[in-house]
Amino acid sequence: METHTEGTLTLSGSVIAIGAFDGVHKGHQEVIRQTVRRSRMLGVPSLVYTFDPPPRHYFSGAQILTPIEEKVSRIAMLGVDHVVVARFDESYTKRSASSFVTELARLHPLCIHVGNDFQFGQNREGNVELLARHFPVQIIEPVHCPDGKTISSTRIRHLLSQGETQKTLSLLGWQ
Ligand SMILES: Cc1cc2nc3c(=O)[nH]c(=O)nc-3n(C[C@H](O)[C@H](O)[C@H](O)COP(=O)(O)O)c2cc1C
Ligand SMILES: Nc1ncnc2c1ncn2[C@@H]1O[C@H](COP(=O)(O)OP(=O)(O)OP(=O)(O)O)[C@@H](O)[C@H]1O
Repeated sequence: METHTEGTLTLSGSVIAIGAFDGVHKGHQEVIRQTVRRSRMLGVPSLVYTFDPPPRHYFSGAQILTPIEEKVSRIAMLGVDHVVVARFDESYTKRSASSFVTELARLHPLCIHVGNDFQFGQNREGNVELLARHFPVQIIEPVHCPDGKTISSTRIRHLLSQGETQKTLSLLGWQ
């Protein structure tokens, strides 16, 4: 897998997943596996576009579940061809939604996989509707755990703070 910084890569076709992916938990794994599967079907490279640190850490100090090296190595294990790691700092957060769309356009995505609540750009001005005006977008159905709750990095951080190590490991799905 090749690792890139934001804005440095051009591709003539791709299938992309975008998100913080902190922990690369079972829900993230499903998103990324679907991305890899579709890219192989279409004969173009798969790409994960992620952020370091996770936006929720930058804005609210949330605990980081996987340092960037670990996150990139888990993404590589899922068979992804390219990862873009955007340095999430003050100047990055001030980028407009349209500047982000322009960067994605250089990757010529045949499909972008995101959750239905995906937002991007300064003050979260961009949403799935805007993204879908520019690119084909696939909305990912949420992956639940056996008790019916949606798996999320936030939930895993909460379980960790409660000392629920076994449950945490099972939602992360890497043991
Ligand atoms: C170019 C860019 C600028 C962003 N600026 C902000 C911002 O000003 N405020 C904010 O809360 N989130 C901002 N975000 C973060 C997004 O709201 C979101 O957390 C990120 O796209 C990751 O999606 P996910 O949380 O679904 O993984 C920005 C994202 C991008 C790509
Ligand atoms: N349980 C899940 N099932 C399917 N897709 C998911 C799941 N959790 C996250 N995703 C998707 O993975 C991508 C990255 O999500 P993100 O990094 O925001 O995860 P998260 O676990 O929801 O994080 P947080 O709790 O910090 O908001 C998004 O497109 C999101 O919709």
